[in-house]
Amino acid sequence: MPEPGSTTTEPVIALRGATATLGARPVLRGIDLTVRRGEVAALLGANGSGKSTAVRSVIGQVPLTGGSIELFGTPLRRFRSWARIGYVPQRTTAAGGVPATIREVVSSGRLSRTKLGLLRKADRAAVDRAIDLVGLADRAKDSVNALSGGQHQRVLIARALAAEPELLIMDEPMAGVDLASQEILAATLREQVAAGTTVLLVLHELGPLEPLIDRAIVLRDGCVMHDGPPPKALGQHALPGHDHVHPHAASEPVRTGLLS
Ligand SMILES: Nc1ncnc2c1ncn2[C@@H]1O[C@H](COP(=O)(O)OP(=O)(O)OP(=O)(O)O)[C@@H](O)[C@H]1O
Repeated sequence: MPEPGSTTTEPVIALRGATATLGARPVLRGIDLTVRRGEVAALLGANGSGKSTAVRSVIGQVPLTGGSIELFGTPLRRFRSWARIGYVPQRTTAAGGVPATIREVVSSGRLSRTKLGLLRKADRAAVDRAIDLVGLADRAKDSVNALSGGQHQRVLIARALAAEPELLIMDEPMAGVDLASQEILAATLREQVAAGTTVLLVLHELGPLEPLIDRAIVLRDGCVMHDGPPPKALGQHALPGHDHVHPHAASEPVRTGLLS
């Protein structure tokens, strides 16, 4: 949550000239990207344009070969406050073959906030709140092995929310999620954004999240080709198969997200 008196311009994520290579392939080729406190930024682009690699570099899973990353003003190599960040990876399941309940999986997301892994009353309340936010309160004791793909995704998002992160990074949170679940996730995100959470999302299309998004950053071949307000048409052009955007007309209203 924003500190009292903090400005909305404080960079939470700052990538400068970021380059990364996977195998022999240059995947990020000089990315500049700043996400400021309270912003909701969507990372768009065709398959293979480098979106997942960019967010994985932000959380330290992919090392940079050049350039720099700062999180909350601290160089990534010195950053230790991982409880401030909630990360929802791309297309994994919450189950992993392990018998666990929804509450147990979501509780694991709270451990970073605890001492010695002991969940106190406030921690249990945060876990319950996260489960409630994604609309699974009545299923909390159910095994995650019995959930649909969309429900898994909701559990993973609740797991990220349980730590009450200031920055939420989600890699295609709507992938494989039906429309009803998408609406629930959009409502969940709306609450987080209203509470001041900064959000970086990888998306293929804006869909139900469109009204929440302040900025769209479009990648192509590991480079930023658009960084600005998401024009309406971008929703279509972010669909698989579209790897280009049209410059938006000057007459288009600037979308400011939640408050517009
Ligand atoms: N482990 C790896 N080794 C080598 N190349 C990889 C590896 N992982 C990804 N790549 C390549 O890096 C490029 C960028 O991949 P990335 O997953 O970041 O793209 P993306 O924009 O997230 O794509 P998608 O929309 O399909 O999820 C792709 O060409 C991909 O084939």
